[in-house]
Amino acid sequence: MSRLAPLLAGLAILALPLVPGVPPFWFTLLNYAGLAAIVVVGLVVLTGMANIMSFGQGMFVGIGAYTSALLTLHLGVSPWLGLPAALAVAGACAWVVGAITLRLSGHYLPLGTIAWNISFFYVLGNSDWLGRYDGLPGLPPIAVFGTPLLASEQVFYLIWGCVGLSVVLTLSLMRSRTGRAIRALKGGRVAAEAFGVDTGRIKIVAFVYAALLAALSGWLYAHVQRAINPTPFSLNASIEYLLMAVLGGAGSVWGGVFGATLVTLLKDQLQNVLPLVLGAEGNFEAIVFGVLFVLLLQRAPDGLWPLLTRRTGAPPPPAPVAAPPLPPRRAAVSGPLLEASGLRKVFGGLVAVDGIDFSVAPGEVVALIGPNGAGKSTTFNLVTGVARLSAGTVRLFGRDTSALPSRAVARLGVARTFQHVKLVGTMSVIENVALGAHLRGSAGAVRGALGLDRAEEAALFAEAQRQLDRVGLGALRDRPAASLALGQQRIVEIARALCLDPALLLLDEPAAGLRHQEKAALADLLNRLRGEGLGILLVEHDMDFVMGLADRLVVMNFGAKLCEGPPRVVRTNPAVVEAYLGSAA
Ligand SMILES: Nc1ncnc2c1ncn2[C@@H]1O[C@H](COP(=O)(O)OP(=O)(O)OP(=O)(O)O)[C@@H](O)[C@H]1O
Repeated sequence: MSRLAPLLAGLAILALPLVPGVPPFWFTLLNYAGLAAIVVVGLVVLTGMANIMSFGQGMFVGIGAYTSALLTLHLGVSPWLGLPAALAVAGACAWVVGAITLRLSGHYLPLGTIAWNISFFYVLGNSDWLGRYDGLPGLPPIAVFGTPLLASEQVFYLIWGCVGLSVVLTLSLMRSRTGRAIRALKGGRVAAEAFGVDTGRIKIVAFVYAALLAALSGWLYAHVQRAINPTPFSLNASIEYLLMAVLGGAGSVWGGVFGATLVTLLKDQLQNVLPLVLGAEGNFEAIVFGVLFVLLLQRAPDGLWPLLTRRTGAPPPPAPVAAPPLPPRRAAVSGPLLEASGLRKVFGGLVAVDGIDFSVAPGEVVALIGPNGAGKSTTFNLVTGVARLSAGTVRLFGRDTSALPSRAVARLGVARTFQHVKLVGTMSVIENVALGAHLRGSAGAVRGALGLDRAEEAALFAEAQRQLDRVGLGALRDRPAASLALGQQRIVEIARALCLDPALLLLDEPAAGLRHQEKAALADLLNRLRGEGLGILLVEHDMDFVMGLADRLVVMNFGAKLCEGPPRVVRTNPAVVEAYLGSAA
């Protein structure tokens, strides 16, 4: 399906009122679909992009609806003034709820959102000032140029205009620096933090954004229905929003709109048809949806939209454009880049790293080698702030960084790759690389959503392209990262690390999975980087690669340092030959 398809579908919907004889009920139904679509677009950001499963969107719809309802009823203000209030209250509540709940992980996070939604429902139902379960009737309609929008056909354009606005803002946000940081959460917290993303904060940004869209839908609902009660904001409604997102395709904004429309229309049709087929009244559509959901999860876990359009749903990366180079981050460093002294890490009863000392100077390649389980990757994690030290000190660029989190270490000019590649498979290669330049940009969510970040984005992507070309993978820029061979993914990680403009580069098994020529090209690149004054610390099992490249080797065994020295000395050390090289040969 072409990229024009969503546009054509949108135009078809907008042209509907011009078709004579369309029953008003169809507008009512499409209005409900549009109201749901706005919420689901936010849920796509939260669930599909940020990997945060929320069963609580109904609550934010309700907060938007009740805020505007109370203001318009009690203060007599226009619904248009109710809108900013609804957004402000929902945004503030989402910030507080998010700050508390997003600390939870695994199953506890969705359970937390369920708890919030249930509590909210009972607060609404038991509060006199909120009308208890009867709710608040008599809300004023939204008026445009003095004309109140009362009929379904009249609010149709307003609702679908808001759907369009939500889609445009969300696509723009997802393409931006903040959007990349949100989508990077899918690759795991550790990789995102390693490039300076404050993952705790970015999760809250995604949570608040989804809540704002939910509140917009709630505001529209309140003044279109002109009466509200707790039922449309219950846990059931939240589950239905999630069903719409998953059914349409939680990884795609258009999938969310499609899912919301499909479920709303299907639900209505099933409510008509099922009693005729089964000969009884009842909530049978819930059973049909349950079965459909299970089948879908088995057959099309990414939802129907990618199945229909053969697209991943991720926004395409921008086309290459010329942009001035980013200013360098690196200041000239004298003295050692890294000084590790007495590093120790204990996991329960296991001493993984036991009193290791070493250093890396500018323009030096130091290799950590040793048998499997010797503690090399753990040492990397200690140096980069991913793991907390049990004892010892890490000094980077002369500063004690032992207690710094990894995003602060990245900010100092330390970039790394991972033993187990941590790219976002659904993101294009160039977007993954551009994440490495996160700290070299400054645009936030608002600038991103409004598209006011284009010049900065062009510069970040030009830098990402430069680094991709440097490692020889420039031609693969638009491919989804997951479609690359593992060896190529490792090289993409190096390009991402170089995008940070580091002074110290840590490479965890960079040559694993590379062919002979690719290893030679990698060695050539690392030699050039050394020539530029970069310090490189690498963990590698390929001894030919290491011996030909490293200035100094640090050999580890059972967490402790076995010996240290230039390759020719280490190679002939009897203890090293016995513990590692002998068996590796
Ligand atoms: N998070 C953790 N919890 C418990 N034990 C851990 C953890 N991480 C590493 N270990 C243990 O610490 C020891 C050192 O592991 P590490 O991954 O650092 O070794 P390595 O030298 O990098 O090995 P390899 O070459 O196989 O990657 C191993 O025994 C490992 O099982």
